[in-house]
Amino acid sequence: MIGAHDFLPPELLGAQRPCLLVVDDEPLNVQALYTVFAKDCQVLVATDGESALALCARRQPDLVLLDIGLPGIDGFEVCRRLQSQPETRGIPVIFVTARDDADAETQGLSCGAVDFIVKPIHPAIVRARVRTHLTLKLQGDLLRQMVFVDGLTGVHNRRFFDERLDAEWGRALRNRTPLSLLMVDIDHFKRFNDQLGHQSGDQRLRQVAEVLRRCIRRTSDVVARYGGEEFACVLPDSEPEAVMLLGRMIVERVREDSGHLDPNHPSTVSVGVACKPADFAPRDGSYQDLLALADSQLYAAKAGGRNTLRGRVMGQTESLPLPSLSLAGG
Ligand SMILES: Nc1nc2c(ncn2[C@@H]2O[C@H](COP(=O)(O)OP(=O)(O)OP(=O)(O)O)[C@@H](O)[C@H]2O)c(=O)[nH]1
Repeated sequence: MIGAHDFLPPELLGAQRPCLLVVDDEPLNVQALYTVFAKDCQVLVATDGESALALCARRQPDLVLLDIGLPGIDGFEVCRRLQSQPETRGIPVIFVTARDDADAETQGLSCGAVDFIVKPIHPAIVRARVRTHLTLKLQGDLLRQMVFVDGLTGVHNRRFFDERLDAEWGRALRNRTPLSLLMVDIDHFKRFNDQLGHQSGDQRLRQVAEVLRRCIRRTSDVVARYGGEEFACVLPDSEPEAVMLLGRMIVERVREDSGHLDPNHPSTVSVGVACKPADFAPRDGSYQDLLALADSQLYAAKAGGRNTLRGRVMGQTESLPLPSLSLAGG
């Protein structure tokens, strides 16, 4: 018997088996593909194009085996729509179809499919082709992980943050929506490291990252390690009052959680908040100005005694009011 590790290189396999989506309205075809892959992959099934799209958006399979003739929208259209959405664009599609003409194959490949298989299927050939494309997909995922994720804390890294801030700034100007930044810096971290050692310092960095991940949960938000003991968060579509509340919650939660984990050595953070208002004109500043404002607010929080936050809106001189503890859930 061939095991999952014989199907794909073990270094590409995470805790879960790769996920395949089979899209076909003919139960016998679904059964045939299910039998080929059930042992090595988690196999999802959709019998029409609309539910295939919904499943892809929700479950993000690693590969789609897609019939062309389907009830409702056809396979070509499904493939096109998958390609048009950023969150599903990276899912490879293989057409598995009874159409064996060059036109269909040309159309399928030009819609963005990575391969084209004609039914009736030959199990060993389908397995080999799926293995090739799953390997490429999982290698790509791993590479993205290495390029954009901070190895110590598991949140995004500075490179990812810079790219997303640039993109979100452009989007917020075009759509005339607010955009906010949070800079979060652990207080007296040098002292913590000196007293308890670098390994404890690393552990504390992971704990703070975890608090940020739990507090900042919208899919459009970005939590990143900006440098040493400093984190930065991009919050699209967020009003200043809500971001100040979030900042306050982070200050409280870090102190409480770190105190729980090590009552003798709780940590605190200082937070700088900067907001671009919805009606901000492009000529009035850049995302570098937003970053500089968040940084200056972080500096003000440090100067104000640490374990606190400061915030300002671009183009305004007065500071944002500090939200009360009860509102922040502390
Ligand atoms: N353990 C650990 N420490 C780090 C890491 N990156 C940076 N640091 C430490 O973080 C400390 C930052 O010190 P400072 O910049 O002086 O700031 P601070 O002591 O936190 O003081 P304030 O920010 O003013 O409250 C330094 O001792 C760095 O060595 C890391 O990846 N792991």
